[in-house]
Amino acid sequence: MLATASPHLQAAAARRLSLAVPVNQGCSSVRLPRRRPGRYASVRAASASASASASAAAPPAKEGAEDLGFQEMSSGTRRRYYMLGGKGGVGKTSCAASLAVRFANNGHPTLVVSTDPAHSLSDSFAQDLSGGTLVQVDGPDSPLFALEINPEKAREEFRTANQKNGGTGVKDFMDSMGLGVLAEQLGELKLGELLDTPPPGLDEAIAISKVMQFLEAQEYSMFSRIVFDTAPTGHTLRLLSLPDFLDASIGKILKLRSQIASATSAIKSVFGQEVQQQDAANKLEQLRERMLKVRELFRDTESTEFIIVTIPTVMAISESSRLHSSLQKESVPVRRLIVNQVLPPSTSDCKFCAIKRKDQTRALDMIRSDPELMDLNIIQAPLVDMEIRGVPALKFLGDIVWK
Ligand SMILES: Nc1ncnc2c1ncn2[C@@H]1O[C@H](COP(=O)(O)OP(=O)(O)OP(=O)(O)O)[C@@H](O)[C@H]1O
Repeated sequence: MLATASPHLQAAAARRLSLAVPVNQGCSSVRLPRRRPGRYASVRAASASASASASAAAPPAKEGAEDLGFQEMSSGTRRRYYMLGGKGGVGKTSCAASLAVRFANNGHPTLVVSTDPAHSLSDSFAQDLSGGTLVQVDGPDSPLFALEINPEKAREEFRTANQKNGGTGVKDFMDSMGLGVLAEQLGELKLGELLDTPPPGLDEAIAISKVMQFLEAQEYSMFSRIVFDTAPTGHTLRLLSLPDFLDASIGKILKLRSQIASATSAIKSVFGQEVQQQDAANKLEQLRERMLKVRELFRDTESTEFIIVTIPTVMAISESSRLHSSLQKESVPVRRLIVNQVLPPSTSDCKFCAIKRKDQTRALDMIRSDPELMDLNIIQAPLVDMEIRGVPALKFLGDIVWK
């Protein structure tokens, strides 16, 4: 049976809808400077005033709270990873891209990576960054590169490896050698199926392991800050448990593979047949090793931090609370919570903004009393009056958010 709202709730909703009026043009807002190449001075001035108004609404700093300003994020040249995640559409990409620009403008060669299968880094930087390779972003003072991992392509690599390892060719061959039982065991691992219809989180796991592959190369050792724009919450949670799952599956495959190899080696030498499994096994072994590195990376308090991005609505905050609880269970370090799209202070709210503000105030109070979120360092980011696209706009946002 469908759940129906109580008459009391329905009446309240109707009352609120009747109050929902369009935004009055006279309302104050944080105005994003219109894009004028070379006019960074005006961007700076606007940034300073926005910054002042945003901080006016910020909750007072807790006594004895750690200083978690941008200085702390930026100090030192040892490589650090920042992973930004949260509910869909709250502004993860905008915050991740603005942080990357801020790092690059503060002397850090930076890499920003999207592991969200629905990429929006290209849209955010207003530059084509697709293609699965590192692309330099034009504008910042130090090198800033972006990488949008193509999950389909990355998965295809592993699927090919798996087919070679456990596909029908090998099964037929082993059947003919009387080793069908082992072949069936390989089939039971269902890695092929896993790669054909991947569970949410797998693409992201493969994407992150792909980044680790890039970072192993000497030519990419220059990056001192790596910012991940991750997929929405559900994917992130499943991603956290995937390395263990894949480690176990791949471990089994590799063990069976070595059993098969020793059982068939005598026969192979008689018939001169070669099963091309080594390459596949190497790929799986590499994937397994990288997964383990990904798992370590997520939990390394020295080099990694997961930053939750949310907006001041009950739904988003409830989801952030659950996300933080899960991240804690998995020992993933979290210290900051960004509350994005907060209405800037105003003395002349229209009816719509006044209602919205009340809602937001209630949601912000909810954060302060939520046991999961109350101890995090809360950073408020104001709602600006237009879409944040391109490096100047991201610099503007970054200067307000990352102080
Ligand atoms: N503080 C802000 N003020 C105004 N607009 C914003 C702000 N933050 C984000 N936006 C806008 O909200 C939209 C969604 O932002 P963004 O793509 O960063 O979210 P996301 O969480 O990465 O989304 P997805 O989950 O779909 O990847 C964009 O149009 C962006 O310009």
